[in-house]
Amino acid sequence: MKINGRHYRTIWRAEDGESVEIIDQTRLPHEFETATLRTLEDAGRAILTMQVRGAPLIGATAAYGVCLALQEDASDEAVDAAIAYLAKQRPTAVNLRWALDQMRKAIQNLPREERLAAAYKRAAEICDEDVETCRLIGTHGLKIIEEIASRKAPGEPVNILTHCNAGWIACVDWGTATAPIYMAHDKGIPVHVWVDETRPRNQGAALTAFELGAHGVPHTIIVDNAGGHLMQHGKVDVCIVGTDRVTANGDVANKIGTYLKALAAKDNNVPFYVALPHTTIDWTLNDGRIIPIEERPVDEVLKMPGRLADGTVVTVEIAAPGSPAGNPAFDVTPARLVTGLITERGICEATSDGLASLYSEKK
Ligand SMILES: CSC[C@@H](O)[C@@H](O)C(=O)COP(=O)(O)O
Repeated sequence: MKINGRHYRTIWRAEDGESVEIIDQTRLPHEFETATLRTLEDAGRAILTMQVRGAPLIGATAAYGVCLALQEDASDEAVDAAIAYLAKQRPTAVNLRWALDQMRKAIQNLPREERLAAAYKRAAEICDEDVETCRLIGTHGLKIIEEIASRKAPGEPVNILTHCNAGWIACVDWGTATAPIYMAHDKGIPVHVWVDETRPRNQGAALTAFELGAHGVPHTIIVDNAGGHLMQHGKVDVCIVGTDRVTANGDVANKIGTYLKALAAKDNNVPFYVALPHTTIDWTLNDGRIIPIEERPVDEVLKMPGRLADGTVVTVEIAAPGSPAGNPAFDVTPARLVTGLITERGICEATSDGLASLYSEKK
């Protein structure tokens, strides 16, 4: 997608052919900066500190992290250690495990001297595949928006609520939940997005609003607790969110607070869709309650970064001094609250049969 007229992906191999460039998401929305990853540890730190975040992008970064590790040492032992190190950086997004499995398969039977080139090739393919997958999610999800638009008066916008950031900066390009929105907007369908701020890290206010704004999509940032009220008053036509892991029975792990939005949507007959690539499906689990939920540092709850009037970016304390805090980063929305899953192969019910209808090879 474009920033100031220039097309960017969120991650790419640097011109030196060795290091990897990312958009540093910890600097957004106040500064648009790229950062260079030169070592395995750089890649691990970028994932842990959320310089890169969002399930597909975590996977893509881990893939390049394996390449960076191979530059140092292409032995079996080093590959195993690098994969184990990267896998533990964030536990909920299953795309991380998927990408590392792909990298292992791409190099494990090769002689050491061929591994680095094969790894860079597979990492680049993972990125390209993610772009195409998200584009296809967009084409399928677009039909939902078009159908709602067809029931509206001319010029009246389709109001979409989203949570967290499942946009292009959470993927390699396009995004999952945002891809149908960008396509609808580009087609001239009036859309308006309610952007949940998404405490504690404010991915909605900082990232989703940033990228929608950069693309000219009308949007409004709301506090996390406003969604239910807006739904009660008929101001939300559809919810579309992303996900970090969908179990084989259709349960959905996503950013903390997603579950409450799904409950409010159910109570108000607002359709609640989840957009995802196949890399987010965990075929090994049949119950969302056993998905590992990341606990993040409590400082994310107790402090907040922001920009002062003079442009300086600072972090301030916002809580009663000395009070303890908790920070579960994800929750699980049971499949029964999900209207449908929007995938690169089409839209299906959030059930085992629904997923099997699209991915029969996984049966
Ligand atoms: C297309 S990304 C989907 C999810 O990864 C996204 O909704 C989300 O919850 C991201 O969480 P984050 O903790 O910011 O990595």
